[in-house]
Amino acid sequence: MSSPALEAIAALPQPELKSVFAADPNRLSKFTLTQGPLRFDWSKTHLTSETLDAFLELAKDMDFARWRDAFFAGEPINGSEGRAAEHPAERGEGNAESVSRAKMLHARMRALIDAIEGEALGPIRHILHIGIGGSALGPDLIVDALEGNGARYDVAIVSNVDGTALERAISRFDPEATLIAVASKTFTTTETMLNAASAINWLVEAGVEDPYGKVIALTASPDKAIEWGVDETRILPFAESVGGRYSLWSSIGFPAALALGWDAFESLLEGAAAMDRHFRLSDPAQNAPLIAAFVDQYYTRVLGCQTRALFAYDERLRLLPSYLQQLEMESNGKSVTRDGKPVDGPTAPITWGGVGTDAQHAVFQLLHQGTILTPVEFVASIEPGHALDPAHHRALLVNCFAQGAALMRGKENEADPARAYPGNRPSTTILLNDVTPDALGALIAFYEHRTFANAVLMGINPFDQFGVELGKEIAKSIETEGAKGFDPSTMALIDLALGVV
Ligand SMILES: O=P(O)(O)OC[C@H]1O[C@](O)(CO)[C@@H](O)[C@@H]1O
Repeated sequence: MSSPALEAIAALPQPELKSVFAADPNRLSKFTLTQGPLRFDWSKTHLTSETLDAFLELAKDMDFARWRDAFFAGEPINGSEGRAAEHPAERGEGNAESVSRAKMLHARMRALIDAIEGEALGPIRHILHIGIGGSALGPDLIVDALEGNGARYDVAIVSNVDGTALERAISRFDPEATLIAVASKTFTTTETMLNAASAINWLVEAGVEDPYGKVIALTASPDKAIEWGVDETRILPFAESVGGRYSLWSSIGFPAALALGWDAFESLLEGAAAMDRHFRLSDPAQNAPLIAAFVDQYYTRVLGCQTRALFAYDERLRLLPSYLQQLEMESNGKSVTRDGKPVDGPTAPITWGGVGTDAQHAVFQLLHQGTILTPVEFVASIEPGHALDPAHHRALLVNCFAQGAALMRGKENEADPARAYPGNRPSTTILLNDVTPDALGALIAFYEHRTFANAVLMGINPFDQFGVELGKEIAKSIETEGAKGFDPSTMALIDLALGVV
């Protein structure tokens, strides 16, 4: 850490979490914030009034307000790729022209959904959504979280190029009643195109009359989809300025809009739009994504924590950790600033996590007694996602709150150090009223803006992802040229295994 602002923050007194509430009777109200259906509680972190003020200064120094305005105005803030980052426009917020284009594309999506519901493509019961990364993780999260409210179709989201994934999905589907949604911003991603081709073969082999007639393309490259064989009327385009990992609000969200219904999809967008307005308009000291980014910066850049853990104490949000892994690590796992200079300290930590209470019986040992300090985030809902005995939800929430308290408090045991808990371990709690479409929209938009705020505070571009390209290039060269020219280890692996398949 060589930034003078961060060094100044590091020099501020660091409180012992055990005594923070005794030291400041107003701490809870100072470090909690309710925004729509979400309540954020940072009071069990090391944030103090002094560090908050210092971070507010850092935000000024890093021109946070100007970058935020440029982002919402649709300026090309993704400098390395020369384009804007316009996912808020999908929710109706931002540059007027982009908003009206997004609305027009949403209307097109809605019309196709109405046609499918009216059986224009025959009777459909199953949706096979094929995509990877941002073209899969978002829709998967939304459908999985909200399908309990009454999904009208059986949805399978297939991403892995490993044929086992596709085989498992299609084995439970009737080919005559399956709609295939091929989701790819570029419409060139190897995994997706191979899975899509195999899905078509499956329809052909099953004797489905017009296999391509069952395909919908969700893409920012409609020409490529046409070339591949999808009829123009079944292509749902979205704007190039919507990044892959930010695209669930666009036509990439099609399986969610179809399975959950248009009203639910719209309410997801509205929840996100409310968070957009909060992020854009509220004072920095009361701005949830920005404060969360301060906490992230404190642990990663000031204290050097290399990971952050997120536990969803709600089965409906079980896919949230893997969704956030892409959002946070693909956005902010960078080593250079916007100007291509080496960064002056660590950037994104490793995001990991799981669900409570399962994780308590697997990884919480390290969180309580291990040597690596890990800031923890709990996400829970006041309302349960089921109609079983309320004792289930009570036990879930009791455990969630107990873990936060235990991490903070710790417990001494002079007689037996193996049974002592150091405490002073930070956690944030995000409490939702319920896992409804609008609350989920607000939650995801909160994470997007927090990721952006972190990037601004570090001076990096969160909207490119060149780090994923080299592996793809090398895979292509192995496909075309085999083992030639590689190191002995890689050549031996290629010879041994690829000679067989
Ligand atoms: O939607 P596409 O173009 O198939 O890309 C899928 C994913 O691949 C990546 O480009 C990474 O390889 C992600 O950023 C993206 O979400």
